[in-house]
Amino acid sequence: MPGSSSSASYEKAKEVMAMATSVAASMMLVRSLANDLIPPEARSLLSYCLSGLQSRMAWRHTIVVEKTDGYYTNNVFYSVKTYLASRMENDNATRDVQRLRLSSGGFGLDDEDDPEKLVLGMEEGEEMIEVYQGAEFRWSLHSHDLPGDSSTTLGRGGGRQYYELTFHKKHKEKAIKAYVPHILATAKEIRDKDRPLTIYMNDGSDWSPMDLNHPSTFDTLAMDRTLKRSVIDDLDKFIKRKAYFKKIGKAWKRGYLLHGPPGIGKSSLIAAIANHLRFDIYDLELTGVHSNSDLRKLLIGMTNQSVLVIEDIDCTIDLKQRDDDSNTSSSTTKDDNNKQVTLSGLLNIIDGLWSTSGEERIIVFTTNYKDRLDPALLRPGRMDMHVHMGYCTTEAFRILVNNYHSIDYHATYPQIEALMEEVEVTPAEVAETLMRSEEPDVALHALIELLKSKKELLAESATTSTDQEEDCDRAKEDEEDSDDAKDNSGDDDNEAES
Ligand SMILES: Nc1ncnc2c1ncn2[C@@H]1O[C@H](COP(=O)(O)OP(=O)(O)OP(=O)(O)O)[C@@H](O)[C@H]1O
Repeated sequence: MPGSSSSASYEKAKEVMAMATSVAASMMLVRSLANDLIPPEARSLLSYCLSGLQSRMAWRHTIVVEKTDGYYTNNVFYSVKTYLASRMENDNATRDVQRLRLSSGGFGLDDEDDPEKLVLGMEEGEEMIEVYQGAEFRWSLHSHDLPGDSSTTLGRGGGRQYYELTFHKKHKEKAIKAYVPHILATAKEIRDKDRPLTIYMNDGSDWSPMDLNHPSTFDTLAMDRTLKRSVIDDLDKFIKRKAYFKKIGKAWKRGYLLHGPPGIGKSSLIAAIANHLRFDIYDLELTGVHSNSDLRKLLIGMTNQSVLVIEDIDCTIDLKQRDDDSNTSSSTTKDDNNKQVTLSGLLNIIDGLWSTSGEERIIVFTTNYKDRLDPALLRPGRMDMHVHMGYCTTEAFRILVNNYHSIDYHATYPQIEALMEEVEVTPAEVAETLMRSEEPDVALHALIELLKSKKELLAESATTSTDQEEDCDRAKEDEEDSDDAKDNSGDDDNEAES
């Protein structure tokens, strides 16, 4: 009814007017009370503080990082989350933060990445301060509710989450050009460290990927301590020298030649290198590559930050083809492409196109027989480091026992170490024997038996070879006697002839 609705509006307006009048009256009362009760000095201090706060706020700049960007996930939000979580674990940054969140999940875009992993996070309303390059940056987490928004489920408690990064206006350039890139790079580094590595194997001219779950690390690798240190130092130095390689005009790659008998841990060292650098492995089986052009395609298809492995290089490629190749160097490109893969083809691609098309590449060749390799492979500058891995030393043996039985010493050590001085045993043989029992005592006695049997075999073969040498000497003597006899009879003949 129109009459009743206009009277209701009139009543409402009256109510609002009454409320406004009472608020104005209260404010006048508060002001006159403040004037009466607060001394003038305190009043001016208060007003100074309020104006200071106001001007300080004016100097503040804020960057907002929302969890979603329209309908899309905002990756930057997750990078910030990863970065702040790492700061909370490592730094004093959380000293003044009273409430933290603890949740499961990895650092990826999906919170459920790894349910085993515990991640610290910020609680809404808390503030974390970080000083970067002398500038203070304040982080806080908020959420705002957007009723009816389909993305509300993404936020905690039904809101859209966002981080606020606040800093002094004068640090704006530093924030955008240095601090934010630093956060993104650190978050990427953390994620890379967390992600499973991949091993690629060649299938025709393509790579097939598989998760690399090789547990070998430099800690578990049984190897001479000094040699191990020099390999680690060399890798670490290589990784830090991007600018250096650019300056000297060389491709940012490094070559290692691992040589030594089978079972001494060449594959374990490769896995340790990949785990140390967090690089993927490309395991190139050359017998499966049918032409130099397929090889080129495979090598160009590799990603940066990877290790190219060519095992048993002496067996998988016909090294002599290098000479044949140089003889037919005038052949056309078509001929080249159709030809079987050759060592020169491999070296040309590695030194040429492949070098310039990627960065942070490690190449590892392995061989059981270094002396069989083409000098082209051994030439300085091609394989930067030659790593000779020998039979198991007492030092390597102790590392293996520690790996498999978590002990540093056992009463059998003197006997085992004395035997190891006399016979050659590979780390693979030692590892296999140590795994036979979970009881260190049983496993170590099994190792003594293995070493003793090797010693007996050695003695037997020494006796056999002495016998053979004696037989050989005797046969030689007999031969010489019969030659002498023949010569004498010849003289007789010659004499007869003459
Ligand atoms: N130096 C080592 N440190 C730790 N474990 C080792 C070592 N050498 C061998 N092993 C153990 O022996 C197994 C075989 O070793 P690995 O495959 O690394 O030897 P390899 O030298 O690459 O042999 P091959 O030349 O036959 O490929 C490994 O899985 C590992 O368990």
